[in-house]
Amino acid sequence: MNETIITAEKATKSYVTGSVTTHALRGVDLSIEKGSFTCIIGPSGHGKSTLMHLIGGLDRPNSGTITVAGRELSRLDNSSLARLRGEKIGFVFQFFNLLPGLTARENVETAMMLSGVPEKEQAPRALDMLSQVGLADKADARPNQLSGGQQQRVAIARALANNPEILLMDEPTGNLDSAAEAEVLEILFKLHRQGKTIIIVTHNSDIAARAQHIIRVKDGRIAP
Ligand SMILES: Nc1ncnc2c1ncn2[C@@H]1O[C@H](COP(=O)(O)OP(=O)(O)OP(=O)(O)O)[C@@H](O)[C@H]1O
Repeated sequence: MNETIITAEKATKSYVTGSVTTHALRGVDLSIEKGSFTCIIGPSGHGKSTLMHLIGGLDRPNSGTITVAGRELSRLDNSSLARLRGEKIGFVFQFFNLLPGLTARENVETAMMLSGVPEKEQAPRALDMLSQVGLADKADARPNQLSGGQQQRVAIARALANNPEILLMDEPTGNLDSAAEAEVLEILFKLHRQGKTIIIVTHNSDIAARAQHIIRVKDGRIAP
């Protein structure tokens, strides 16, 4: 039997804005196998990003439980949760979120600083990560000197910096043209072959068609 790396049980999340309460997740149960390639799909505004934030420990549910790598997140205080995130999960977002004043290598190093990698190991490791995404020759370029696809590959290198088991991505190709998207996808499939657990929130049906598992979110619930 395959090992489960993430579970959600009866997870709910509501947002209160003024007098309006939005029930973004209304009771979600799921499990994701270690080493699997999963897409989370569904209509806009139905709770996909909220689900990603909960299973990534970026936000907490109002009720229910989330377990990541054997740790139930509600039992962790904020600093333990941040440590678990830093060790186990690499995040990639639609808009890259690179620091504009830093080079590609320095952007990758920022993730290592937070997790206490010794300073002299940071640069060689960042270069290794950049070469894994085919950007060894762009280590000294700043984000505005890189194409969108290259910027996203730097963001993937940064997400890999602490060798996480899980890569959690929100529309990682949503801002890319089809050639850049294909390059990023090849990297993600390579990482999957290397054993990473890949979870992608996407509207892109081509990506979903290539996933091993699909989680469909509708009206704050998992659709059958
Ligand atoms: N921080 C927030 N404060 C208030 N409401 C929020 C917040 N984040 C999300 N919502 C609401 O929760 C619901 C679910 O949003 P969510 O971002 O999870 O949807 P989504 O499926 O990821 O949408 P999209 O595909 O458009 O990104 C929406 O009605 C949204 O407006």
